[in-house]
Amino acid sequence: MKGEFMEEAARLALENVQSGLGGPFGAVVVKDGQIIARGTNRVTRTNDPTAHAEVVAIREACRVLGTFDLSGCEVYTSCEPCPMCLSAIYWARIGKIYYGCTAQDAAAIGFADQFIYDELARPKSERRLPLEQLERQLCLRAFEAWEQDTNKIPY
Ligand SMILES: Nc1nc2[nH]cnc2c(=O)[nH]1
Repeated sequence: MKGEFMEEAARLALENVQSGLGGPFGAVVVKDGQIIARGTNRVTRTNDPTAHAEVVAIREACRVLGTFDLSGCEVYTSCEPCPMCLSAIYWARIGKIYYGCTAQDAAAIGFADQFIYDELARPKSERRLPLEQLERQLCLRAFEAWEQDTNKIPY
């Protein structure tokens, strides 16, 4: 089973390159031993830098199941998730990740996956991307409103 799910992720990745639709990445979301969603990288095709294979598969799984909570699901991805996809997987509450290539393999063909992991491991002040805090009190108003909202849907 596991091997077959990874074979499908790898097949999607290769097909995506051969069809010229995007980067060499494919992913599937599995629930109860069945593939419920597939994703391939669509960054260049859709002008969406967040359209990584894993994010595309998560969006599709959420659409199919009608929920933002993918507890009980697993993801099989042809390459170790980048930090954005890893975060999306955490946010979706997916329980396990199976991956094929590593972030270093992706770096070797020009993708920034490992660079971003390295950035995040540095103190904020030493990162390539500057972060500057502004207007905390002003922005906290929305958080206070959220805390008091009795109709909110927590996630
Ligand atoms: N895992 C993964 N890494 C990437 N790096 C650039 N695009 C992707 C993608 O779609 N998936």
